[in-house]
Amino acid sequence: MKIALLGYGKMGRTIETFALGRGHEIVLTIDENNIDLLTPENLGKADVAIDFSTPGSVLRNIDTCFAAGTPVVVGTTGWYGHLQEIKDRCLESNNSLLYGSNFSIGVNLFFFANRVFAKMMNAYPQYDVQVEEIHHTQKLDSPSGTAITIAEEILEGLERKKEWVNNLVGTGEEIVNKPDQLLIESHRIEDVPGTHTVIYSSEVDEIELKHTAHSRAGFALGAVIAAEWLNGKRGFYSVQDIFDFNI
Ligand SMILES: NC(=O)C1=CN([C@@H]2O[C@H](COP(=O)(O)OP(=O)(O)OC[C@H]3O[C@@H](n4cnc5c(N)ncnc54)[C@H](OP(=O)(O)O)[C@@H]3O)[C@@H](O)[C@H]2O)C=CC1
Ligand SMILES: O=C(O)C1=N[C@H](C(=O)O)C[C@H](O)C1
Repeated sequence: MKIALLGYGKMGRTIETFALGRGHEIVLTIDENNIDLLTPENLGKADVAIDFSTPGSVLRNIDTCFAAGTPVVVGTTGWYGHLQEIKDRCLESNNSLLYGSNFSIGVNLFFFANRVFAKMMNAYPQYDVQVEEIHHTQKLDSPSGTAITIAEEILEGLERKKEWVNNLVGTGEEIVNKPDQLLIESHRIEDVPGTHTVIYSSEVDEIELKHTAHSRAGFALGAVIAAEWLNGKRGFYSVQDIFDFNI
């Protein structure tokens, strides 16, 4: 497969290594310094584009992929307020896009367990629940996209929580959440690739579901697998369409 990498930072470079290792070719790499190369004509040379760029650039990158008719895998987070609008445009123009807040198999297994747990916990009102995420200090968005997915799936399953709220710890602007609000606590610590925890606590005990990424390898391999899956398909997909964990 011929791949265009939109965003050539920590993730773009790791994805390149995995893509080459699986026999693919990188035909275009875009970062802030060569943005003039991001044209429909150049993108048309790729079978698929993979975007791990920034919340401020991802929408324009998606538009250019749509103009080129090039399927795009979007790993960038921090743009989900525009999800419905992008989905509509993708389907109207007969394009293809697959997005995911987290492409690692481990986190997708974690998502499944989180959905099951949230529903189970309707019967146990003595437990309160909280989400915690820890990432490196260069991260531009908070809460993390993964934490948003986790929180929204808890809201879908657990009737006593109505909306999520976020505290970026250390800003001095932390709020105290109401009982029907699901708190996502964000921490920024040097060099942490990504740790997510769901904590159910009662007066007598605590249950934690926790995923710790040891490196970016799982995200990068998952993104290449997603690009292989999307190649040749039309439509709007999420990473959860790739994994089938039904039990
Ligand atoms: N879904 C998932 O599994 C994962 C998602 N992510 C998400 O991926 C994104 C990237 O993360 P990461 O690689 O760590 O970030 P980096 O900051 O390391 O890399 C971002 C890259 O985007 C480039 N960039 C800036 N503006 C543009 C533009 N207009 N067009 C194309 N590229 C641009 C930067 O260029 P320059 O260096 O020149 O500034 C840089 O190369 C984040 O949103 C992060 O949350 C991260 C890990 C896993
Ligand atoms: O910015 C990161 O690094 C990561 N971002 C994603 C997110 O926002 O959830 C995924 C992963 O946790 C790493």
